[in-house]
Amino acid sequence: MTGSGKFFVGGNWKCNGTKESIKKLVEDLNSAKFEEGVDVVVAPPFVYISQVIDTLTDRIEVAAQNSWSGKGGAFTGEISADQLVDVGLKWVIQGHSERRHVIGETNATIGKKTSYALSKGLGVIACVGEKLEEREADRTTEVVFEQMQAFADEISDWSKVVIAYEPVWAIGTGKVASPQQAQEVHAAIRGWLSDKISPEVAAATRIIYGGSVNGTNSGELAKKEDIDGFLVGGASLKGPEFVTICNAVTAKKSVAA
Ligand SMILES: O=C(CO)COP(=O)(O)O
Repeated sequence: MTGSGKFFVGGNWKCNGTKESIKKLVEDLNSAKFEEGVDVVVAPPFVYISQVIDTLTDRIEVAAQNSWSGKGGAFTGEISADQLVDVGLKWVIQGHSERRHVIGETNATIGKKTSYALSKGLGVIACVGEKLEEREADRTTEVVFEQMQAFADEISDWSKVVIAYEPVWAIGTGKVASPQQAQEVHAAIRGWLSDKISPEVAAATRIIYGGSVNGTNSGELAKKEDIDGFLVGGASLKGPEFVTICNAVTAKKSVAA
C-alpha cells in the first residue's frame, strides 16, 4: 500500500538555539529553493516561536514541540493549544520519544494533548517508536500499535494528523534505520490504520520517518513506498542540509514517475 498524501518534512529543533543562531537559520531557510510537492514545517523552542513566525517565509509553517492537554489556567510552566493558535502556529508535535522516555509522558497523557490540540484546529505530528530492547525482543509492532491505539482513542478526524515513526535507537545516535527497516514498520502502521480506522485514512495519512536522517541518507529513504517524509532533529539545525532533506521529494517523485 502507498500513501497518497503530499511529502512532509518537519524540522524539530528540540531545546537548541539562541536568538542569533535562529536568525541565521531563518535567513538560510528564507533564501533556499524548496521543490514543489513538499510541506515544510519547523518546530522551534517555545521562546523563539514569535521570532520565527515574524521572520520566516510563508513557504514554511511553524509547529510547537508540545502543548498542554486542555484550556490554559493554573498550570505553571505549560502552554495551551489556544495560545499556540493565538500566536499563529499551525502544528504541534505530540508523543515525541524524549517526552515519553525522558519527561515520562504516558500514552494516555499524549492522547489527551492530541485531542485537545486537534479540537483547537492545530495539525498534530503524532510520534511513535520502539526502544532498542523492544526491537531486539521482537516487540516493535506491538509497542508501535499500542502507541497508535492510544492516539486513535482520542482522534476522530485524521485529516490533520501526520504520523512520525521514530525508532528510539535511531534518534540522535547516527544509527539510521535502513530504508527496508523503516519501510517495514511504515507499511505495518499503514496496515493498522486500514484495519482499525479505514482504508481511506490509511491511504491519505502521511507516515514520516525520524531518526538520524541527514542530507546523505534521505534520498534512499524517500524512495520507499510508505515513507511520506521525515521528522529531522540534528540536521534540521543546519539550513542547507535541511533543505537537501526536504528536496528528497525529488527522489520520491523519480520512483513514482
Ligand atoms: O527526534 C528526532 C526528530 O524528532 C530525530 O532526531 P535526530 O534527527 O537528531 O536523530
